[in-house]
Amino acid sequence: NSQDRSANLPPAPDVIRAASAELIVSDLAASRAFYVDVLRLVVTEETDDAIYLRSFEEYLHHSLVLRKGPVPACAALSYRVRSAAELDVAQTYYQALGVPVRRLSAGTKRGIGEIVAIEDPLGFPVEFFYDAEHVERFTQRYDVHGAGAIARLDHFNVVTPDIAAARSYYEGLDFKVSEDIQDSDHTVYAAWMYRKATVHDVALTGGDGPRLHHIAFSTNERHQILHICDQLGALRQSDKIERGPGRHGVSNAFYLYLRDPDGHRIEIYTQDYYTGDPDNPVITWDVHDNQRRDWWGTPVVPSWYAEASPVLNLDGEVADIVERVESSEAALTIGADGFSYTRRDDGSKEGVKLGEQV
Ligand SMILES: O=C1C=CC(S(=O)(=O)O)=CC1(O)O
Ligand SMILES: [Fe+2]
Repeated sequence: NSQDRSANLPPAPDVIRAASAELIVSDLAASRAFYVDVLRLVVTEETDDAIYLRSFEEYLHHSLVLRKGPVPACAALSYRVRSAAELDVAQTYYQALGVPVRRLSAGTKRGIGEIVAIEDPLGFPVEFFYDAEHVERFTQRYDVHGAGAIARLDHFNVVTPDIAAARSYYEGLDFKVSEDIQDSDHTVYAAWMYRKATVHDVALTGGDGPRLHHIAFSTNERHQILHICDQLGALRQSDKIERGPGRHGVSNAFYLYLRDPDGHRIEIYTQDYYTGDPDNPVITWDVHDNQRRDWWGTPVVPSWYAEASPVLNLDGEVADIVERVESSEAALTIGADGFSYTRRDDGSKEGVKLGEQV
């Protein structure tokens, strides 16, 4: 089991937070129009083939790299570790795990120091870094924020076939579970895990993977999310809105899911909760509870379950997909009236609210 396995492993790196991501995009100008003109992320630096963006509270060089390439995909999910010394720990740990590991010298990625780049046991391209160029923190630059100000990168959501194995891997990195979704047979459909004291740095979504489900940025207030919706309406780009706005059951966050010009999913998210005490209670949701993914019972659109971005390996090739063996949440709850409930045992017609069409 994971205790036995971890007993024979060297120490794991001390991860502080999900810090940045790199997405391959087919049209840099179109992506720039979405992430800069609409979402108002700050351009730290840009070259002919890449744009380095940051959210307003970020003082490290970037929160997101958009890199021009032929196949839209996720090229890296980057975690910051607590010190430069943790890079040696990471290199030793992942070499012991027997996965591909590369040590990249400082400056290989603009604004970032040395990087330990791996293909993690779930098949994702993950980077660990500490040193990074400090740039102006725009926390109080209200002169440039705009009404939809995005404060920080909050989490990665990854699609992976075996949630129990993924949970065990992340527990090996001392991530804790805040919430999960199970059925009465204890099949796990999704789990949320954290290092920073919020609901998650990484969400594990059961499905064929490795694929990136989304990257989430947080705002400080709900009205900023509503402004982004109104702004997209005014730009006649409401088709960028895939799901929401709404209130999550899991995490309690107010949410909006957008699809960028290449179909990469971006969540804008606010008001989850503090998880920093050692005895933070885990919340387990029933996969048939119709308020688990939307607290108001609004249906989850099928594309939200079905679609996700491919990921690249360390050689820049698209990673092979492994099919999920256990049952699919979408198959259980989409269009399956009567299999979901709003009130579990009150004898009323157990089912979803009137008008559910999916
Ligand atoms: O960040 C998240 C928090 C909650 C949810 S859910 O749809 O409420 O399960 C999805 C999510 O993983 O994007
Ligand atoms: Fe999310």
